[in-house]
Amino acid sequence: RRSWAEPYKIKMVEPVKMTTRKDREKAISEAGYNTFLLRSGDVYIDLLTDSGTSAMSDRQWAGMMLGDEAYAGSRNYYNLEDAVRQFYGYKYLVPTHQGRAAEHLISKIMISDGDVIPGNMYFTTTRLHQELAGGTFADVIIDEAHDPENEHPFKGNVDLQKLEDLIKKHGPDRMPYVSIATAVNMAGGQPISLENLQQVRELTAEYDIPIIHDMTRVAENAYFIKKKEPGYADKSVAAIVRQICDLTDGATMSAKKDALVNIGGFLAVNDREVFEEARNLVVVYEGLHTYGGLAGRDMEAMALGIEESVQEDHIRARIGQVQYLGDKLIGWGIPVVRPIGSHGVFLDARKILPHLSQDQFPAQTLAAELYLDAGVRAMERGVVSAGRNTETGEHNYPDLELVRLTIPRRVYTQAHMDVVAESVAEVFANREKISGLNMIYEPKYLRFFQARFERA
Ligand SMILES: CC1=C(O)/C(=C\N=C(/Cc2ccccc2)C(=O)O)C(COP(=O)(O)O)=CN1
Repeated sequence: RRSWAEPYKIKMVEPVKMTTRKDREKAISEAGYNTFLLRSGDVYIDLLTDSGTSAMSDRQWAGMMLGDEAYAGSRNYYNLEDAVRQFYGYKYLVPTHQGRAAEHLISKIMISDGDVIPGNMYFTTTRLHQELAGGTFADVIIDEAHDPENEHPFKGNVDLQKLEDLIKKHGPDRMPYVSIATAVNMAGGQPISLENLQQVRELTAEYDIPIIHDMTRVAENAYFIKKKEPGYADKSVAAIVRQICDLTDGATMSAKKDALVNIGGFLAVNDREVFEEARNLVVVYEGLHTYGGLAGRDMEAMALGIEESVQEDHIRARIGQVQYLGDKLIGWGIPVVRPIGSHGVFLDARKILPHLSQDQFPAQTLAAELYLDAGVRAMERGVVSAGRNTETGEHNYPDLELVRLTIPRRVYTQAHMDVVAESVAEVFANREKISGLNMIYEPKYLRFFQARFERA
């Protein structure tokens, strides 16, 4: 098998600083051992998130010069509407500044006090907006998704029995929609199969319950279907993306991921009434309905990013780079979530630091130690991210206590991946010496963004 390289060449570079261990000790303690509070200038390889951090193409940058900054009716809005209709098939578009804004609108419109919203594992902003609208999230993902070592190829699948039991327990009237995420982020970027999505569609259709699709990483999910689901090897990623979307009634999108922009998102629905209410609400919270908090140039870049996101060479290289890092760590016996997911490699902090209880924040600790070793920034995806139970006030203790090495699209080279792998291996070799953290500041909402810690 011959080697292959990225399907692009670099036209512009952004120099990054190599820091010293001493610099990093100072930086991480000033950041309260929270990688979100580090300055990017103190980070060498930034794997905090794939959100908004991807490199745009020359066509997208050219598109930025075509921004029609009219207040109303911008050309770029109509180009974006065309792209959403062509590639995703949804009828009506409401642009928003990013994904959580779309989650805010759809939750406000479709959720009433006491409703239950089933979904394939929680996502932090999605669940919060469901709760703020008076709803309660209910996890219906298959049990395998909560086991980091289980090699189920489609861990994003819905457990149809769990879903049906919930429908029977609460009744369809208390279920405004089922929330289906493609390439489930908190499970480790794990795809849902088309077969399972079709079964979810059949079940919900019996009770006339709509499906709202969190399509933030839909192209990556489509790639896994093409590679792993029988019968799709000869289908294009673009065709599989359409097939996924056509099984749902609407979608929230953070275009900052798959759609390759630094800011942008949208709500797209097929129901005229939901659209009219969203179009009305968007002017209250985001901006006029033809820009939704974005500049015209951002919408142009998003329309072009949507088109690029489903190109075979691009998505193969993108997933290939994540697999490359994952395979390297697996080869060195480092515990990671398997199968390797779509947008990053998830370190199993519970297995790497078994001597730390979740009350000592193992994932938070591991992310800080990784930064200290060589300036690689990762994200905590464990008990800190899981937040507190709204009833008991106790920590939610998730089975998955992970550190996410999230790979931005078209930014880093294979050499960067090698440096990251060696840094993880170095921390892993010294894991017994790692002690835990105490949380010394805890904000009310989405605490992981701003919480501060000190060494226990
Ligand atoms: C599946 C999915 C996402 O992954 C997503 C954002 N992800 C992010 C950004 C983030 C958000 C919250 C906590 C930590 C990091 C990621 O680092 O993974 C959003 C919100 O989109 P938004 O950030 O544009 O508002 C909706 N759905």
